[in-house]
Amino acid sequence: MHKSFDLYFVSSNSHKYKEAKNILDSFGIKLGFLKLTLEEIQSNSLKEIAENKAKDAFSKCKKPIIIEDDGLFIDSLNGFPGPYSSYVFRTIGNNGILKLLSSKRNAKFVSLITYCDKKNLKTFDAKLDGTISKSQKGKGWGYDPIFIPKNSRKTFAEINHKNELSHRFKALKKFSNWYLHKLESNDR
Ligand SMILES: O=P(O)(O)OP(=O)(O)OP(=O)(O)OC[C@H]1O[C@@H](n2cnc3c(O)ncnc32)[C@H](O)[C@@H]1O
Repeated sequence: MHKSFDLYFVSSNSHKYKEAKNILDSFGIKLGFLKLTLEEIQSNSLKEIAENKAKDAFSKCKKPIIIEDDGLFIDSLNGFPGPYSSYVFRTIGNNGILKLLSSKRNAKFVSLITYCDKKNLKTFDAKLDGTISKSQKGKGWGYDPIFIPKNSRKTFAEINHKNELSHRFKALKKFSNWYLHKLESNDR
């Protein structure tokens, strides 16, 4: 029989789940996984996309859930691929991005975690500044081989402490502060 959880991560991307699970484990929160492709509206607002995804996830799962919506924003491309990061990764990929860039390589990773249950819809966001490398380095998923976090010389794919500093870690830390407080006040 499947183990049941108080909180589920709903996503089509198991890399995101694995990282979120490790991070939340470190805050004492157990996280289940529901692998689903969610409705993703087209919008320039990550918050609107995330909240829409969360409502869709809750209506399918009927249990408290979180979803995550991310974007890689490259300064010299006016924030591209931003809300279109998933589509751009699937189409032109990391090599396509590298071909678009010249000397200015500043970028940021943004993560939005949205929690949804019967009563609450709440979003927590965080960003991590960095730069885009000149070539792909290290073995990692998504944009990890080309994203160098601030104060590092290595890409996300080359470092082993990504989960202690990533955009995902920062957004999940905000979420867990709120969530643990909510659980405590429900117990009172
Ligand atoms: O089903 P969902 O949860 O929506 O999964 P997704 O892979 O479509 O997820 P997003 O839209 O949130 O992600 C946008 C893109 O950014 C990439 N991405 C997000 N976080 C990343 C990370 O920590 N490292 C590397 N790439 C990342 C990811 O591969 C996607 O192509």
